Amino acid sequence: MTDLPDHLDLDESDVRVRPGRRGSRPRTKQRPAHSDAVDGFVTGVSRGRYDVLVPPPSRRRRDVERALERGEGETLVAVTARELGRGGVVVGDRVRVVGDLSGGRDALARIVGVVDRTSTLRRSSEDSPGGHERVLVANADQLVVVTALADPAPRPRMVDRCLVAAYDAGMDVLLCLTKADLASPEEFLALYDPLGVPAVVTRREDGHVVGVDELRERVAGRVSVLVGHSGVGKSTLVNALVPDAARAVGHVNAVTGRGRHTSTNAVALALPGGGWVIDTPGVRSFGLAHVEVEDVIGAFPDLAEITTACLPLCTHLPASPGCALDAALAAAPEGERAALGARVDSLRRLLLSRSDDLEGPR
Ligand SMILES: Nc1nc2c(ncn2[C@@H]2O[C@H](COP(=O)(O)OP(=O)(O)OP(=O)(O)O)[C@@H](O)[C@H]2O)c(=O)[nH]1
Repeated sequence: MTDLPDHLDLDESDVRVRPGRRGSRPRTKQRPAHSDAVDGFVTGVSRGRYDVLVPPPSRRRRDVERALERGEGETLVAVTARELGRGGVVVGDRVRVVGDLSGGRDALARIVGVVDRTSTLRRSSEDSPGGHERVLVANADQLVVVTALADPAPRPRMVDRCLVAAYDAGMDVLLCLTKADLASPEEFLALYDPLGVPAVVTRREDGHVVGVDELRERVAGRVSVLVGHSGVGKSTLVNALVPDAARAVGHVNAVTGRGRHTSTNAVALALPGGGWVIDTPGVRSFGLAHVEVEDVIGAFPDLAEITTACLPLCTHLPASPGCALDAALAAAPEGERAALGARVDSLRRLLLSRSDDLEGPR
């Protein structure tokens, strides 16, 4: 009689997960149980079912990265192995899947592992400061904050909060100011100039949206999360960037978000030239109670350097006694004081938007 190796009897219930801040990586008692697992990219999550893009069979061993970056392959429906827990897999996650990979109507694949994340965009639950937080999107490298210059009026406070969330996640930020045909962008741009945040300005002209080309260049080949209030023109931009987005997500119209306004489920849409935009229909801002002061200051290396001279518990806010930022301002040469002052003010504005959350429910 031939002795079969034990590992052939293993399945995903044998996966051992080691959780951690930077995601979880599956540990199997004996790895060969999932030697047939293929790499995938999570594009959507709904009621415990995950849309997972897997490369075409010919590219599952080689060239996987390129296929997933370009959105090539087939989107499967998958569930997660029990050990991965609830909420353990989010849009943007790189996963390993096994099971029925045929993609047929009733086919169900199974996610057995999550690859270490390069970034996690998180939000605290807004009614429990300092409490529960959850990951919204994994592995994104850019947060595109979409805000209208008029109709609806811009909300710097919301933009500030998005910036803090992005810095916490280690993501780049891009401001996208829409509806410049209704109001000038100058004032708003000046507000963010000291922070060095890049901005793209779009406007409607003769029925077309001008400025989308620059946005397209800035999202090309990257994984960008789009966030913005209802009515700012986010859908218009997503439509321009991903012309067949509605088709790609089937019967649910992820572009307009119609019928899913109360949902905060993110949806990843492949850009025609490579890269992804992740639309976040119900996400308008971020609970920031989980964010550490250092994570915000870390995004401003010049100011971070100055704050090394502060007392250990310095909040760096305006009334903070002996804050080295104030000393640096007082000592700054006349010609540099205004620019440094603007930058310090901007940083303090961001720190304030975070400390608001620590004080109690809003
Ligand atoms: N004047 C002007 N109107 C615009 C511009 N971009 C979009 N709009 C209009 O603004 C309105 C809202 O645009 P949407 O793209 O639906 O905005 P949204 O942010 O996706 O809003 P929801 O669908 O409610 O989430 C629509 O009537 C658009 O035609 C622009 O650049 N200028």
